[in-house]
Amino acid sequence: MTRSIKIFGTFGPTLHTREQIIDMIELGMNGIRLNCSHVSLVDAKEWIDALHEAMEITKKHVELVVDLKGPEIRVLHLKEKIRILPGEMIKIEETFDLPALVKEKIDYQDQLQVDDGKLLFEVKKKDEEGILLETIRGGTLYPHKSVAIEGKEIVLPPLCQDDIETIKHISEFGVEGVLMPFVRSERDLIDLKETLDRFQCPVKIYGKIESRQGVENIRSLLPYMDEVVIARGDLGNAVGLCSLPIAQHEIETICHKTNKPYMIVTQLLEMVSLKGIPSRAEVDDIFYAIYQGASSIMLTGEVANSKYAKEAMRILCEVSENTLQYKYKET
Ligand SMILES: Nc1ncnc2c1ncn2[C@@H]1O[C@H](COP(=O)(O)OP(=O)(O)O)[C@@H](O)[C@H]1O
Ligand SMILES: C=C(OP(=O)(O)O)C(=O)O
Repeated sequence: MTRSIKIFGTFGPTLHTREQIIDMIELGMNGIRLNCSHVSLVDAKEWIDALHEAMEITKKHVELVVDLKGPEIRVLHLKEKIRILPGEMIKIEETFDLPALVKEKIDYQDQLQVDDGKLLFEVKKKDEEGILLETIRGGTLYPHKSVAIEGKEIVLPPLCQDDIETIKHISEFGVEGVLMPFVRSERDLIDLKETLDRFQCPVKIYGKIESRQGVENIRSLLPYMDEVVIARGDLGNAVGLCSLPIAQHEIETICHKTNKPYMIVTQLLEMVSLKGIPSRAEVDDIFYAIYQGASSIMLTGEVANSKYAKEAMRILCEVSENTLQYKYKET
């Protein structure tokens, strides 16, 4: 049993300056993720320099991890956020675009989940003129958001060309871990390991479990990863929100039995982003995550893009500390 927990933040518009990073380190953040779906490692050089300066000033170490693009499917050709209202009709390639394979696979009446299902569209027409969607659940759509077709699996190679570029620069930027998105089979992780070895990058491998296949194959995947990431955003899309707690519990149980470290991520403190205070359910979620044995926990949008970024980290660190003190006083 570990008596400490790794607390990760995510780089983004509200977490990248030296001062912002120092604030987070002082609150207790000891890991940070760069999501390469939004920015390349090379383009994030200033942010990473700021991280190294912050470590130097605070004399504290922060583990830098990169989250690869992997086979994840995202919204294309959207430069700025847009507001989409329920009932609004959207023509693909006009308002935004989708990867070719998604356009090929999507059919009449399919449900298209965007941004982990925050926005939902139904296909009303697909013909030689294009694809027409009706907005079922509207909201603000930001660039590069995740896309999934309910009930359909779209198979892409595990690493894209941008991922190879990222891996080439890992050593030069002091990256210590790589998050592999949408791990489905051992082959995905073997490919990643071979690529890391080819560029002599002895980094930790974090496998993100965020598909049905990932959950089904979890036992055979474990030997190929150092830590499991229970990526509840996309996993919630894949298994359905009402089954997400069961999927999380299944993964946790296997990790406990095999002594495999695991991280819990996504919407830990979503209400803090919206209102500045957490819900009771959120602080409970963090307590149980840590009490039951998560080795790491990660904030995403709550710190990457929120006016309450510091508050979110403060709450996460305080609940974590309280939980660890309680847990080890008991034993
Ligand atoms: N490098 C970045 N540049 C701009 N915005 C970012 C960056 N990284 C993250 N964000 C923003 O922070 C939020 C949460 O980050 P993350 O969880 O990594 O993304 P996502 O939910 O799209 O997978 C998103 O709103 C995203 O737009
Ligand atoms: C952390 C997750 O991945 P991403 O930020 O790439 O959507 C997730 O799906 O929970």
